[in-house]
Amino acid sequence: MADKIPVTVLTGYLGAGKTTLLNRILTEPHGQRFAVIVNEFGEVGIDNDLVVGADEEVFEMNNGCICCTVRGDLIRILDGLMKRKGKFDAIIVETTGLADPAPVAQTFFMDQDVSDKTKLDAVVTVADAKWLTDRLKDAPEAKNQIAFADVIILNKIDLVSPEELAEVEGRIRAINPYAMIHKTERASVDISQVLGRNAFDLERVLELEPAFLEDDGHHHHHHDHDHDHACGPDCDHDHHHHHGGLKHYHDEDMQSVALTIDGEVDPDKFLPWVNDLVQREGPNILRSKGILAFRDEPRRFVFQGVHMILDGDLQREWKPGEERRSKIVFIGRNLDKEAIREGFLACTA
Ligand SMILES: Nc1nc2c(ncn2[C@@H]2O[C@H](COP(=O)(O)OP(=O)(O)OP(=O)(O)O)[C@@H](O)[C@H]2O)c(=O)[nH]1
Repeated sequence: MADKIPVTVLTGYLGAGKTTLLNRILTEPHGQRFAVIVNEFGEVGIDNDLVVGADEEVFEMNNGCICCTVRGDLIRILDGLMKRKGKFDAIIVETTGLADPAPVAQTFFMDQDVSDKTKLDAVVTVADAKWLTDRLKDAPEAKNQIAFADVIILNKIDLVSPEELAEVEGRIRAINPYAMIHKTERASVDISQVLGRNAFDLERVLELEPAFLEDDGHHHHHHDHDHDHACGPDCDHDHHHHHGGLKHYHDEDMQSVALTIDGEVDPDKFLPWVNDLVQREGPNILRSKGILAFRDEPRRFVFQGVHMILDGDLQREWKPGEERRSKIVFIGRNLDKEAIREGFLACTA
C-alpha cells in the first residue's frame, strides 16, 4: 500500500479553472515530481501548451472524450509511467471539462496492474462560482463532477456577491455533503489541500464529519452544526457556514445515503447484499464507501466504489477502545433510501 503512487483526478466544467489550478500546483515550490496526464477533447493539444512547468512531464490522451475511449489510453500511459517508477512522486490526471469522472476513477480499481501500483488519492473538482448553479440545471456532467468530488475548489469568487456564493455553496452541499470546499480566486489554494489528501477514503470523511455517523441517512446535511467539535486545530474544514445562514437546498435527483449500524455486520450477508445493490443500482450510484466491523474479525473492512465496481479489503485492526461500528455511504441519483436502509440493517450480525 505505502509505496503506491497517489493519483489525483482533476475535473471541473469547461472554463472553471482546472488549468489555472494545475499551473499553480506545478509552479509552487513543493519539491515533488509530478507526472501530468492531460485529456484533450478533439485533435489539437491546446491545453498541453497552456500548462507550464519545466520538470513535469505531460502526457496527452488524444483519443477523443475521456468518457468513452480513454480508459485504454489512460491504462497504457499509466503502465508506461510505472515502468519508470521512482521518477514520480505523484500523478495528476486532468480530464476534459465535459468528462464524467467515473471511468477515470474506475480505471484505478478495474485494471489490476494499475491498481497494484497506484492509488486514487482524491477527485478534485474545480467549480465556477459564477456559473455552477446554472450548469447544475442543464449539464449532468457538472452535477456528476460535484457528486464525485472529495475536494471542491469553488473558484472565481471575485465574480459573485456573498449571497450568490452562499447560494452556490448550498447547491453543492445538497449534492455532496462530504466534500471539502475551498473558496478561491484564481484557484489560490494551498496545494496540501489538494494533493496527498488520501481523501478517496471514507475514513477521512468520517473523521471530519462524524455527525453523519449518528444519522439515519435522511437528514444528514441538516446536521452541519453538530460537526465542529470533531475537527482538530489544523482542520481545514470550512466551518463558517455552520454558524451562518447557509440555506439548505434539496437536490431532487442527486442524494446521499449515509447509514450506521452501531455494531458488527455479518460479512456473509453484507457482501452479497452490497454487491447485488451496486449491480442493480450501479448506473445510479456514483460513489460508495464504507467501513465495516465484520463479526469475529479484528481488522476493519474498508470498501469504496464507483458505479457497479466495488473494491474492498481488510485494513488495520480496530484500536482498543474504538467502537466497532459499521458505516456506509452512497451518493447517487434516485436512490431508494428506505430499501437501502432496510437491506443494510438486515446485515446486522
Ligand atoms: N475572474 C476570474 N477568472 C478566473 C479565475 N480563475 C480562472 N479564471 C479565468 O477563467 C478562464 C478559464 O480558466 P482555465 O484555468 O483555463 O479553466 P479550465 O477549467 O482549464 O478550462 P477548460 O480547459 O476550457 O475546461 C481563464 O481565462 C482564467 O484566466 C478567477 O478566480 N476569477
